[in-house]
Amino acid sequence: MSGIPHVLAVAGSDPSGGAGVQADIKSIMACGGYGMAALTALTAQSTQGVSAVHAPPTGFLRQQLDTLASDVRIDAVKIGMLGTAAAIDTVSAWLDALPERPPVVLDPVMVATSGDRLLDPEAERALHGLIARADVVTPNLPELAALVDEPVARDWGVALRQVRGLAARHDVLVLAKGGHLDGPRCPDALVGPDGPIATFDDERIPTTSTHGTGCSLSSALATLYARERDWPWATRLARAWVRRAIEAADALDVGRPGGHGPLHHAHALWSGERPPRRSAEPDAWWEDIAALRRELDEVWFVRQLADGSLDPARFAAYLEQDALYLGAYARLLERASELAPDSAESAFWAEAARRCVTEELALHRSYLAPGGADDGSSPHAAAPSAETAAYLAHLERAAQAGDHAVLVAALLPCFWLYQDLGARLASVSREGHPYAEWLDAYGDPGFASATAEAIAWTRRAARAASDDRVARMRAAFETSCRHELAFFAQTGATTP
Ligand SMILES: Nc1ncnc2c1ncn2[C@@H]1O[C@H](COP(=O)(O)OP(=O)(O)O)[C@@H](O)[C@H]1O
Ligand SMILES: Cc1ncc(COP(=O)(O)OP(=O)(O)O)c(N)n1
Repeated sequence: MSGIPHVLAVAGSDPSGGAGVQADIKSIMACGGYGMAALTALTAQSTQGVSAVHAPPTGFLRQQLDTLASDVRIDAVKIGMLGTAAAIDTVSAWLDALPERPPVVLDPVMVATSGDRLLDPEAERALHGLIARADVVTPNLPELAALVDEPVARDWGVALRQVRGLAARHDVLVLAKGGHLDGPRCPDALVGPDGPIATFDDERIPTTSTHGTGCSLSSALATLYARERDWPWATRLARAWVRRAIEAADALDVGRPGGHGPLHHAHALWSGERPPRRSAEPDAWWEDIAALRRELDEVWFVRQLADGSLDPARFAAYLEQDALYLGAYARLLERASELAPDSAESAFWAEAARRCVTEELALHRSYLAPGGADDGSSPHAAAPSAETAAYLAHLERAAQAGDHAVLVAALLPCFWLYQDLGARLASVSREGHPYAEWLDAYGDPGFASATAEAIAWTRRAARAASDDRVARMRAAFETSCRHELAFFAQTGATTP
């Protein structure tokens, strides 16, 4: 493959260019794909509404699809307006006949923003057969309600329940879209049979230029999935791109007042930006653990540490475990230093190991045994908890494998999560706070710059690594993040 995915839109025509295949082709191109289109229907349509629909014979639709597939590789399919049950069945049969089915995003178009019907009411049942052949379905709230045969959801909780029912019924991913909710927020969620796998929550953009948002989002999603091969990531990128296209819509002046104008599909292209891409490792891993980071903020221990109400005995228990952890962590940093590919990086990990013992362990000592010996030993002889032992075992395994890139990825969360959390905790530090010295240490600019350097070395390792090794780095990073969460949660497992 050339790197430019071939994306086919199977959809109707909107001569005003805001929705339908016109929006699909613009979106596919803007998101870095080569756009193709097989027409299911012609509409007479403007920003004010739809005045007529003409559906060509389904035999002709099938001929378009077969002719194309016999020549061109298809990397993803976006399906939009189908109009009739016969067109739905035609597309289903064509998908079944393909030797290998490409990823399919189905936008089950039923009614336009203007309120005009774009699918025969009796065809709604036939849609279920096509949904079962799709990878992701993107109904808006009225479409979702029709598909689950319930009233239109007016709050997000009801929408999520409906979406999960649809996902479970057909074993597909369903993108719940909040565009039709009232209120200042515009949430979306990618939901599978077991519940949400990615959630998004942004402010609603105050505009009437929302004609074709669903078409544009689903085409962007198909294109970005064909490139990134990851549904949550493709959804994140597609949503971000659509939002900016809505924000930029006022630069266009299409249609008379009172209608719904189009999005500005070329907003980024015309300012010279490249199509949306997933950020490079390890930044992408960091974005992937956003939910875990939010969970960390909610851990009972962290909240009480921040507000100063934490029982000193519990803090001491945490410090004992942390001291044990840091003693071992310092040795693993030394191992990273030995494995580093050059002297500059080697010096960084060696210095990090030294600081771990002389500064961080010394701070523990000052809390646990004020005035005690400063000989680098662990300040307390507690036994490691199950959580501490599990975390260290994971790091030891990474070190023993002798793969420098995987080891530094496993070591990184201890820098990054602490620095990130520490920056927030430092902002609540004040004179008289019982844990001020602790909070200040993790908000220390020196620790922030060491964290930035650890990220940079890991980034360099990831750039040089094969896909397989990057996957192992990512797994090591994520596992360490889960251990970090368990480590914090252990002291707060039972609330007083
Ligand atoms: N006013 C708005 N501000 C921000 N995002 C919006 C707005 N309207 C729609 N969206 C987003 O556009 C996408 C399409 O949503 P929606 O309008 O519900 O679908 P449809 O166009 O199929 O009716 C979703 O990601 C939704 O969150
Ligand atoms: C030809 C055609 N296809 C689909 C739609 C509906 O577009 P959608 O993106 O769902 O956006 P709204 O128009 O509902 O905002 C259409 N109008 N025409």
